Amino acid sequence: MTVLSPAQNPVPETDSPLVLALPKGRILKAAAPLLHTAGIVPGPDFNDEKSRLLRFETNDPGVDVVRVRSFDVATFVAFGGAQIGICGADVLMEFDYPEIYAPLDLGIGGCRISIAQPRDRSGQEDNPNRLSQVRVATKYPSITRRHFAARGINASIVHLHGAMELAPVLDLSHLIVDLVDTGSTLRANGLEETHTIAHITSRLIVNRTALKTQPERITALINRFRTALAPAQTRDQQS
Ligand SMILES: Nc1ncnc2c1ncn2[C@@H]1O[C@H](COP(=O)(O)OP(=O)(O)OP(=O)(O)O)[C@@H](O)[C@H]1O
Ligand SMILES: O=P(O)(O)OC[C@H]1O[C@H](OP(=O)(O)OP(=O)(O)O)[C@H](O)[C@@H]1O
Repeated sequence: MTVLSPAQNPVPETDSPLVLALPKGRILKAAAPLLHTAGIVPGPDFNDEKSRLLRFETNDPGVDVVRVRSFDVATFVAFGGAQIGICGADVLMEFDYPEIYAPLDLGIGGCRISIAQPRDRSGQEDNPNRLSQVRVATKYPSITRRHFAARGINASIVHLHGAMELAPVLDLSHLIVDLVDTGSTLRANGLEETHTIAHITSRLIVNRTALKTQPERITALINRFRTALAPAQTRDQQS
């Protein structure tokens, strides 16, 4: 199997609408007011849950939106299929695509990526903090490997796509690396957070090649988001 890298993909056309990749799920809900303030209004099908369409025109003939899985936003932008997107910093850290430039922190989707372990392990002999080799369940294999390798620990990864909190309870792993916000999912499943790897928010991201080939159009779109953010950031600074 050949896995293509973004650098092998053709340079995008310059006369077609820009494609903005939006993640399904919680970030899309949080981003909706921002999109509205930035003057991007997708067509009526966008909010129709029964619609099978994935690409939508907007009120701006120069911008279409596509709705993809949150993990795939970075890949669509890195390959240049979408020139701009909205994506969690967790996803950017995981893929670490050199083709992506992230000019704006949108201040939404706040959470942290953390290590957690069963609450009752801290005083035990199999306390994962004392092991030189740990098994870690996560949907972030690269972040996890990098984190432990930097500390001289060889982490074996159990790659899951959800319900990570079950893994230590059912003996798939010693630890998990996952997103934590309120901590209620950890608590409900008998786990405790032992280390924060990074604080996460969502970012506006752009394809670097597209920014070079279409600087006016892309910079104008980035500036619409920057302006849309300005009142919220001014409010935050005043409170
Ligand atoms: N509990 C949370 N609180 C705040 N932000 C979160 C939380 N969980 C995830 N996020 C942010 O939202 C992004 C998308 O998470 P979400 O749970 O909507 O999708 P997902 O379950 O990862 O995606 P998919 O359904 O495609 O697998 C994450 O990449 C992260 O940046
Ligand atoms: O600290 P909390 O506020 O409890 O939030 C953390 C939970 O949120 C995310 O899961 P999500 O709800 O997205 O479900 P999924 O990833 O398992 O689909 C994350 O994977 C945690 O399970």
